[in-house]
Amino acid sequence: MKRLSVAEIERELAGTPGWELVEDSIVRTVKFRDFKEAMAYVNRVAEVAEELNHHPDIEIRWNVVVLTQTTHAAGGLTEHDFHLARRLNAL
Ligand SMILES: C[C@H](O)[C@H](O)[C@H]1CNC2=NC(N)=NC(=O)C2=N1
Repeated sequence: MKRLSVAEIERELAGTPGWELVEDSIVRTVKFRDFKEAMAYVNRVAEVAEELNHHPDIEIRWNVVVLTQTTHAAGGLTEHDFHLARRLNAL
């Protein structure tokens, strides 16, 4: 899949609340009560990522989870990233 243009990224971002553009990725930070809840969320993220065969970079800092999404194969953002982000927003 081809990389999105800047205009396309702006349009996709507008329809994907909670995510911000950071260089060639979109990033979402989610905070939980504790580590156990953060890990439960990460496992649900993993299920969706496997289903779509598209995988975020996941950083876990005790009760904070940072998801960084880009398409490694394309070297930047594609439709796949925003599709995954919106599925994750529905969790
Ligand atoms: C073969 C398989 O489609 C690739 O390895 C997938 C798996 N998940 C992926 N996830 C992400 N974020 N980028 C990729 O390029 C990617 N490639």
